[in-house]
Amino acid sequence: MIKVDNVSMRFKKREVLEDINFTVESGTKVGIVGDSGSGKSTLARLITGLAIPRKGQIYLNGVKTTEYRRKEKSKVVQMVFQHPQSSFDEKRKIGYQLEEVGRIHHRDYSKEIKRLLNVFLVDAKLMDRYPYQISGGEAQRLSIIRCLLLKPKVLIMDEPTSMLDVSVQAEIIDFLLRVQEKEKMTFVFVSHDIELVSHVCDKIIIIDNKQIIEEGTIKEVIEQPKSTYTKNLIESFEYFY
Ligand SMILES: Nc1ncnc2c1ncn2[C@@H]1O[C@H](COP(=O)(O)OP(=O)(O)OP(=O)(O)O)[C@@H](O)[C@H]1O
Repeated sequence: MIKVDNVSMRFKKREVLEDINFTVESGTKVGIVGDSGSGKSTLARLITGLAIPRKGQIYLNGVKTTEYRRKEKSKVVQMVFQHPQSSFDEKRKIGYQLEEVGRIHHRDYSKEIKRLLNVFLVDAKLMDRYPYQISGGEAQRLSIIRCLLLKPKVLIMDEPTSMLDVSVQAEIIDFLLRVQEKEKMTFVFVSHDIELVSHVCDKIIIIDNKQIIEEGTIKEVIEQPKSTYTKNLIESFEYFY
C-alpha cells in the first residue's frame, strides 16, 4: 500500500532523512517512532504528498504521490494533525466543514456524517458549534471523522494525542482503537512514545539519526531490539510498568 523508495529529505542544506526504505502492506497498522526532531513529521508529510522528497520516490497503491491529482489523492490518503483545533477553519461551524468534503467531491455526505457520528458516539450537537466552542478531544475526534468520510486507503496520524490532557489522550486512543476495528484501512501512527505505539500498532519503524534503525512487528522489536537506542526506549517503558 505504501512504498518509500530510497527517500532523502533536507532543509536548508541539512539532511533530515537519508535513504529511507520501507513498505507497508495494506491493512497494516504501522507506528513510526523517533525523538523530537528525528524527522517523523517530515516523513508523514512526505507520505501524504504534502512535501516532495529531495531524492527517491513514494508510492501509494502503486502510484507516485507526485502523480496523483489532489482530489484523487484525498481518497487515497488522509492525515490527522497534532493540533486538533488547527485542522478547522475558525470562522465556520463544524457541520459546515464536514459537509464541505461533499461540496468538494460533488456528493452528499450528510448520511455518512450521521452514520460516523453515531457509530463512534460523537454528539451530533457539535455540528452546530464553531471550533473555539469545542474541546481539544472533541476536535480531534471530529477531525478523524472528517478524514474517514472519503474512506481513504491510508490514514496517517501525526502525534494525534500529544496536545491533549492525559485523560483525554486515553479517550482518543480508545476512539482510535474503535476506528481501527470498524474501518478497514492502513494506519500510520507517528509518535515519540513507543509504549503508545505498541498499543495501537502491529508493526513499528524506529528512526534515529536520519535513518531507520529498527523495523519489525511490535513483538520482534520489543522482545529482541537490535539497537541500543531501542533498548533504552523499551527500558524506560518497562520501568514505567
Ligand atoms: N519546513 C521546514 N523548514 C526547515 N526545517 C524544517 C522544516 N520542517 C522540519 N524541519 C526540521 O527538520 C527536522 C525534523 O523535523 P520533524 O518535524 O520532521 O521532526 P519530528 O521528529 O516530527 O519532531 P517532533 O516530534 O518534535 O514534531 C527538525 O530539525 C526541524 O527543525
